[in-house]
Amino acid sequence: MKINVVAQPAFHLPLADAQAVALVAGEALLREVMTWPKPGLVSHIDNGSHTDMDMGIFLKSAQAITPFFGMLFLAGYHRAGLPKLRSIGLAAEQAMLTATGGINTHRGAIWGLGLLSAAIGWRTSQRSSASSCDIVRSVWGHEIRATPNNSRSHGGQAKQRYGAGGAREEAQLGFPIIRHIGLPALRLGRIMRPNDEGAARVQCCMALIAAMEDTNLLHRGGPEGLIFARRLAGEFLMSGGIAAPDWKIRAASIHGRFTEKKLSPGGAADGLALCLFLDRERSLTS
Ligand SMILES: CC(C)(COP(=O)(O)OP(=O)(O)OC[C@H]1O[C@@H](n2cnc3c(N)ncnc32)[C@H](O)[C@@H]1O)[C@@H](O)C(=O)NCCC(=O)NCCS
Ligand SMILES: Nc1ncnc2c1ncn2[C@@H]1O[C@H](COP(=O)(O)OP(=O)(O)OP(=O)(O)O)[C@@H](O)[C@H]1O
Repeated sequence: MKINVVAQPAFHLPLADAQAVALVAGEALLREVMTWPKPGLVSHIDNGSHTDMDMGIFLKSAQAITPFFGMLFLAGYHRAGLPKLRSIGLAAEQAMLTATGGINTHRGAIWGLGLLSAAIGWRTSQRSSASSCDIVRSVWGHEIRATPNNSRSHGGQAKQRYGAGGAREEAQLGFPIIRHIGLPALRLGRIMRPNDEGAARVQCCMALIAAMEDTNLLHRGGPEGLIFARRLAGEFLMSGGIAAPDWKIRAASIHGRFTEKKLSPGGAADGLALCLFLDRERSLTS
């Protein structure tokens, strides 16, 4: 049988856009880990509260998962439902675990950056002007809400024990803390210290810690750990944040206090990467 190729519907693959989104997501992950001092978190300077990971592992992990953000963009472009996004997200998690020898470096980041990449794909094909955060809420929010809680994950256990919404709730609501707290803090930080992008990223990270119900903090330190972390980050911001002349000494001291207590605000670290991604999203597609 002869196929009339011209009569076949074209299957459009916007590969250049997918590549651009993947690169911006990958860069956001690199900038996040290259930020110091982030309380209790891994960076190029030290490993904070972590004994099982260092920056080298984060770099390997970021490299392994970056292509998946392009795939998620394409899935969103073709209006995939959550089950399809989930299968790509789980494949990305598997690539992360292979690259790190089984260590969870970027599960939360795959989730947040993955949904936002899919949303930018959806926006491109639908010629929508909505923000990627609103698209995640309106297109996949119901499906996210209907997904059963994972009682084996640390976040799932924090939800069961303390009722914390965690990464899933943040996504289903359209990332309110990222949009309304993290991103403005990053941009204010740039005004406070125009020549110090690293300082602006610390300001953003502290604002996220002060505002979030971070399930990593709940898992490692219980409600006391979460309250302690939010208080210290809040005090840092209330006494001038990075505008204060001694901001770096104070942030490093907070980093030390988190490390002594083995607290790690992984949700805020992921949130910083999401803010860095959203900060550049308008340069991608609209
Ligand atoms: C929803 C996810 C993050 C699992 O969440 P859960 O709370 O059950 O597990 P876990 O403790 O392993 O991971 C939570 C991650 O979220 C981050 N986090 C913690 N608290 C918060 C918060 N308040 N807000 C945002 N992120 C947070 C942490 O860094 C942590 O890494 C996700 O891994 C998942 O379900 N993946 C399945 C694949 C999928 O559906 N993908 C879809 C598109 S990529
Ligand atoms: N720079 C960073 N330093 C530490 N954690 C980070 C960083 N960036 C992101 N994270 C997030 O923190 C999570 C890892 O934190 P943690 O090791 O506490 O989680 P866990 O694997 O659930 O638990 P545990 O190691 O306590 O058994 C990762 O899922 C990742 O999303």
